[in-house]
Amino acid sequence: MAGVSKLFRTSGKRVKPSLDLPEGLCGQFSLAEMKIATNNFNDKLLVGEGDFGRVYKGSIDDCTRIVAIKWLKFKPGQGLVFKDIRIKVVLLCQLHHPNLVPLIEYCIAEGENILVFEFIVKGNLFRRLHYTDHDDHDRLWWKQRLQIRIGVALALHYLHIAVKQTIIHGDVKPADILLDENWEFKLSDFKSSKMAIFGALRYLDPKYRITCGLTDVYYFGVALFELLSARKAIGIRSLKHQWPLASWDKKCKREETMNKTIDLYLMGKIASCFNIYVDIATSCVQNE
Ligand SMILES: Nc1ncnc2c1ncn2[C@@H]1O[C@H](COP(=O)(O)OP(=O)(O)OP(=O)(O)O)[C@@H](O)[C@H]1O
Repeated sequence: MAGVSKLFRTSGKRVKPSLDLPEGLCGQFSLAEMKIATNNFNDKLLVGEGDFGRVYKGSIDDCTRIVAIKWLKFKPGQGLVFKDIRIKVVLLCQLHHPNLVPLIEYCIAEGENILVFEFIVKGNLFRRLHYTDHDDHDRLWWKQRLQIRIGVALALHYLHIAVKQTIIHGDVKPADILLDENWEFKLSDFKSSKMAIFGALRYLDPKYRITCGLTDVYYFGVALFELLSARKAIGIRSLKHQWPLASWDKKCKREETMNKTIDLYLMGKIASCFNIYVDIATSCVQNE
């Protein structure tokens, strides 16, 4: 397991905010503090890497708090502008929902953009579904999968409806679904509208190209199928036989062979809600 670096606020003084945010909305770390927290962005503390940067495990507040430090790195063409990161920080720090990973502070300094989130200890759902060994202890029971499904739906409902500005998460996929020590799930950081189009293409709603609108609903449906089948969204057989998981499951549904698609570990263990689950997942990936 990656070690944790320590961050001590020696002066006790807060850094002058570089974003023009409403008073008291969100605090800011200096780059020096971030370097201490991550032992100078040490690879040993690297937790994961996405299209938009790297996530490190660090420690703040005299080593009393472990955090996930997301060091944003943008490739040419991804075009993050200052306004984007400001919008993102403003939105993130106003979100309060048990199924969303909370932003703690940010750091924008010397050309670097860093977001500091609560650290979610049990890792992401993608890893849990596809890379666990065959130890039953690590497997997700059906009830846990139902809870995850409900949690994702509640988090999306909150983002879509319950906050002032509707927020499209833009990348609802198992790698963004994190599990905490109580097996509760939290949806990680959304992509801002500018970033959303760079979300994982295999989860991208085909309608997007036509309507230029992203729908989290389609992503949610694909994630539900992945949760049910423990198969990756794109088949892992030869290229010739690859097809999107959602279409494949739609085909199975049509042919009433859905039970052949489920994770072998769940065989004989699904006590309730199977039909409703499949109906919801299928509705989410409808073309109309
Ligand atoms: N708050 C967190 N706590 C613990 N681990 C996290 C946290 N946030 C992210 N991670 C881990 O870091 C990995 C990389 O996260 P990140 O959000 O940068 O990329 P991604 O969503 O996996 O990929 P992409 O951004 O390309 O869609 C995640 O898969 C997750 O395992």
